[in-house]
Amino acid sequence: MLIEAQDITVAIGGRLVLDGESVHCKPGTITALVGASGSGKTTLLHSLGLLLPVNKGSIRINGNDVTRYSTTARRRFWRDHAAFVLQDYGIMDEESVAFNVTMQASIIGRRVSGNKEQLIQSLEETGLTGRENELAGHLSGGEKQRLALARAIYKDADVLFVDEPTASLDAGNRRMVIKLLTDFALRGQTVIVSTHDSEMIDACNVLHQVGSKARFIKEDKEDNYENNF
Ligand SMILES: Nc1ncnc2c1ncn2[C@@H]1O[C@H](COP(=O)(O)OP(=O)(O)OP(=O)(O)O)[C@@H](O)[C@H]1O
Repeated sequence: MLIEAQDITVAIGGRLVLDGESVHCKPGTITALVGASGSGKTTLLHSLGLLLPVNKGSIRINGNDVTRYSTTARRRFWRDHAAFVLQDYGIMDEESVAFNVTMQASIIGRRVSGNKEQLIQSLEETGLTGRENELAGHLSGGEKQRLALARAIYKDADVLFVDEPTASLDAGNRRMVIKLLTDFALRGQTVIVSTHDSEMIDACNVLHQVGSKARFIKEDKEDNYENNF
């Protein structure tokens, strides 16, 4: 799924937070939104995910202008195509790990509720096998992050929006999360992350510098970036 923002401007509480951002996020790639703290990475991520309205400019999904989508149409996009791993992870602490993985898909009724095979696979990929009956509230921060990703794997969404996926994770968890996101992209899914972690940035295909109109396309996994702005 191709997600494109063209020259978008977002003002919050009368303050200009994004000023003319343009970014193209392609299927099979990880796009990193990078920049200093407060530059607007999270705001841009939310705008691309249709969680936040833009004041000017346009957002296109597979070429269709969705900037003025109705609430119903946005809900349909979230339900049918998107997965979000945002900063609080959206985990229900009083429910089990398994419930948390399957709840979104079950509630929306997109997948057959209780798809055991997919649950087993998503737990395996995130290193949570055997933990399915534990209360999610008992998981550590890194484990909750992985649980949120397990939910995204279970949902098998076309596009994944992830806010600071590796922030405050230890080296082992960070590596696992980066691998999971790389696997999403390898499966042809569109992955968009906001990050300031150099290891995460290394694994991304496109870097978008929020606030500077700069965009870098990584030609390979070495240090060479083609400056493309
Ligand atoms: N709901 C809001 N109300 C008021 N100001 C907001 C709101 N959301 C974002 N902002 C402001 O917009 C600016 C950009 O915030 P944003 O969270 O997008 O930055 P960021 O680059 O993700 O920062 P960080 O790296 O610190 O997470 C900040 O100055 C922030 O205070």
